[in-house]
Amino acid sequence: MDIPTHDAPQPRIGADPAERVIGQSAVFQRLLQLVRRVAPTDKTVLIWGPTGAGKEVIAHELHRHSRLAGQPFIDLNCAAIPEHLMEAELFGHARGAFTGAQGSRVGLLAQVGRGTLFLDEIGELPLALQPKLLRVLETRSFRPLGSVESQHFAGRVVAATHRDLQAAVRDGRFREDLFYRLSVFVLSLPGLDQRRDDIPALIDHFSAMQPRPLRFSSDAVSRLRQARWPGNVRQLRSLVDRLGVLADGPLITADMLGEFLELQIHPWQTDAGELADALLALPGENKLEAAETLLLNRALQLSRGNKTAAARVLGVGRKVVERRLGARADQRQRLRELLAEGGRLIDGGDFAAAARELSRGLSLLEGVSLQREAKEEHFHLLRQLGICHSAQHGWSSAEAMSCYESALAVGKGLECEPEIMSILFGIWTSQLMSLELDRARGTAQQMLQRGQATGDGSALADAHFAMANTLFWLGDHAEVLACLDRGGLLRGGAGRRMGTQGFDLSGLVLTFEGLSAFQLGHFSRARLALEALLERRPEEDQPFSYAIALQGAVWLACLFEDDSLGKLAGEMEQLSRRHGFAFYLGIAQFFQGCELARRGEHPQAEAAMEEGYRGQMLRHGGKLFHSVYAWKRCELLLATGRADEGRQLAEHALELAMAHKERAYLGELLIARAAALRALGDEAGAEQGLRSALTMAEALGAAPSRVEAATRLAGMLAASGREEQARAALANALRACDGRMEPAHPVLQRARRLLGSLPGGRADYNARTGANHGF
Ligand SMILES: Nc1ncnc2c1ncn2[C@@H]1O[C@H](COP(=O)(O)OP(=O)(O)OP(=O)(O)O)[C@@H](O)[C@H]1O
Repeated sequence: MDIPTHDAPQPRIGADPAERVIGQSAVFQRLLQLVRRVAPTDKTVLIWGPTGAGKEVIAHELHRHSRLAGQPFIDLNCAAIPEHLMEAELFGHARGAFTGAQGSRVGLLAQVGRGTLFLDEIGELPLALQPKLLRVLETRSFRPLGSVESQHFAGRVVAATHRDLQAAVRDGRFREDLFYRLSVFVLSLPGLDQRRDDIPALIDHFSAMQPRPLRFSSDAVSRLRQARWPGNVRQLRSLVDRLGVLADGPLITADMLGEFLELQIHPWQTDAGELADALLALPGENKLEAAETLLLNRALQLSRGNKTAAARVLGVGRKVVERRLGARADQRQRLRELLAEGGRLIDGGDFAAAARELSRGLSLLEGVSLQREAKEEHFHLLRQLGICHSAQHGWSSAEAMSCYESALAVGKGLECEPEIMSILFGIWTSQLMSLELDRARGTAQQMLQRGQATGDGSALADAHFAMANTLFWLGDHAEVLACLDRGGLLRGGAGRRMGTQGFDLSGLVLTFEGLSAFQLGHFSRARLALEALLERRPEEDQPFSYAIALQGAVWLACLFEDDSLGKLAGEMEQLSRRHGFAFYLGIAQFFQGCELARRGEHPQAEAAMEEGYRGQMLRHGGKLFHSVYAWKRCELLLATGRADEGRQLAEHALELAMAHKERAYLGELLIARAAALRALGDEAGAEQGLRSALTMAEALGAAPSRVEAATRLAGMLAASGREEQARAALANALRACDGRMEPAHPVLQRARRLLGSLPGGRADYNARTGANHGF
C-alpha cells in the first residue's frame, strides 16, 4: 500500500500507557476518580485544561482503564496537520481519490479499531471537517475519500483542548452540535498552580528520568513550589530536563534555580501559530536562518557557551554547532574590516565611499546572527554612517539623525561614553539648527546628566555650553550666564579650550557670554567679551578657532553698531573662503550686508544678506539665524521703501519664532513689524505693536529692545501731542536700564536725545535717577 508522505508529524500509535501519572493533591485525585468512573463507558470524552497540564496523560489514563485497554491508542494533533491533509489522515482514501493518491490509505478511524482515537487540540479542527466528524460520531460509520463503501467506526473518541470551546462556538469557529456531541463527559484538568502539592512528587518523577540522577535541596523544592508555571507540568518537566543536561553536579539548590527559572522559555504561553509569527517578524531577509540563529544563541546562553551541551539542548551534533559558529566568526571579521575601511575613508574626507562601506557592514548585521555579539561594531557603524551623512548633507540631515538615534539605541549598555556624548552633541546641534529648541534642551539636559554621572570634565564642559547656547535662543539670557558659570566656563581667559568635538569652546563661550550680556544691558561686559574675542589672534594651524572668534566679534560689533563691523566681516569672509567654511562664509556675508546697509549702500547690502543667509547659512546650517536675518533685512526693506515686504517678512519670522519658542530677538522682530506698519500708515497698529514689543522686552529682561521700543513709542506719542506719556515711557525704560549701560551706546544715545528734546524731559529724568548724563 502506498502511503502519501507529508511534512506533518505522524500520529503516535500505542504511546507508552505505562507512564506513571503523578498527583496526590486532592483536586488531582478527584479528577482521577472521575477518570476511572468514565473510562469503562465507551462515551466520548472532552478533556479541558491549560496547555501542558497533562491532557494527553489523562487521555492515556482513560484508555488504560477502559474495557479496550489492549486496543490501539492513536493520537492526532488537529493543530499540526495541514487542513488539506487532515481529511485523508482521518478517513483514509481509495486509490486515485485525488491527484497524487497513487495508492489507497487506511485512515486513523479505521486504524484505531476498537481502541481510543485521541483528538488533541480539537478546537483547531477545520470547520469543513467538523460536520464530517459529527456524522462519524452519530452514525458510527465513515467513508474513505474516493470510496463508495461505508465502514464501521468501532473506536472511542477522546478529544482535548486548551481553548474555551463555548466561546469558539459563540464566535462561529466551532460547531455547536459537534461541541455537544463531544462533551458528553467533560474532564477539567487543573493547572499546576492549582495543585502545587504535586510539585515535589513531579520533581522526583522527572529527576528519576534523567540520564544523570538529580537531587533537589529542600529550599530548591520550595522555590519551585512558589514559582509561576504558565506552562504547567510540561514547563516543570523541561526545567528538570534542562537541569539534567546543564547543571554542574547532581545537587540542585535554590540559588542555581534563579538563573534557570529566569531563562525559561515559554512557547506554551503562546500557540504554535503565534510562535511562528514571532519568528517571521525577526529582522533580516532569511527567516529560517534567523530562527536557527536564535535557537543557537539561546542554547549557547543556556549552556554558558559549552558547545557540547548546546548541541545536546538543540538535539544536533557538536560539529553542527561548531560549523555555525565558525561561519559567524568569519562574518564578524568582515564586519570589522568594513568598519576600519569606513574610518579610513572618513579621515580622508571621502564620505560617500565611507558611507558605502559602512552600509555594507550594516547589511551583514541585518539578520539576527551577529546582532547580539557584534553590538559594539553595530554601534560604531551607525555612528560613523551618521558622521558621513551629516558631512554630506548638513547637520539637519534626516539620515544622519536616524543613524545617530539608532546608534544610541544600540549603544545602550556599551562602554563608549565619549562616542555617545559626541552623538548626543551631533543630535543637539541638529535640533538647534532646525529650531527644535525644546528637544535641543532635552538633549542638552541628557548630556549634562551623562557628564555628571561619568564625572568627565570635557564632556561636562560641552554639555554646559550646549545648554547655555539653547537657553540663549530660548531668550533666557540671565540663565545663559548662570549656566556657563556653573560649568566653570567663564573667566577662561585668552587660552583656547577645545571641546570634545574639536571646536574652540572658549571662543564660543565668549560669544554667548557677550551676546547674553548685551541683551541683559550689561554692555560693558559684552564689550569685554568682544575685545577678548578680537584678542584671539589668528593661528595658522587653527583657522576654525579663528572663524569662531570672528563670528562672535562680528555679531557683537553689529549689535554695538561699531564701525569695525565692515573690516571684521571682510576678514571673516576671506578666512572662510580660504578654508571652505561655508556656514561661516554665510555669517560673514550677512553681516557685511548689515554694514553696507548702515552705510546706505542698499542694493549691495541686499545682495550680501541674501547670499549670506539663503545661499550659505540656510543651506549649510539651518534656520537658526532666521530671526536675526528677518530683523536686519526688514530694516533694510523699510529703508528702501518696501514696507509691505518688510511687514510680511517680520510677521512670518514672528510666527516661526512663536511656534518654536525662539525668543532671542523677539523684541527686535516686534519693533521691526511695528515700524513696517507705521511706514504703511497704520499708526494705531504700529503703536499697539510697539507696546507689545515693550512688554515682551520687559518680560524677557531684554534691555536694548526695551529702550528701542520705548524710544520709538515715545516718538509716536510726542508726534501726536501726547508728550507727557512719551516722557513717562522713555524715562521708565531708561531708568530700568540705568547704571548698567554704557552712555555711548547708540540705542541709549537716541533715547536720551529724544527725552532731552521733550519738554521737561531732561530735568524729569535727572531728578528721577539722581544722575546727570549730560544730554
Ligand atoms: N500527572 C502527570 N504525571 C506525570 N507526568 C505528567 C503529568 N502531567 C503531565 N505530565 C508530563 O507533562 C508533559 C505535558 O503533558 P501533556 O502532553 O499530557 O500535556 P497537555 O495538556 O496535553 O499539553 P498540550 O496542551 O500542549 O497538548 C508530558 O511530558 C507529560 O508526560
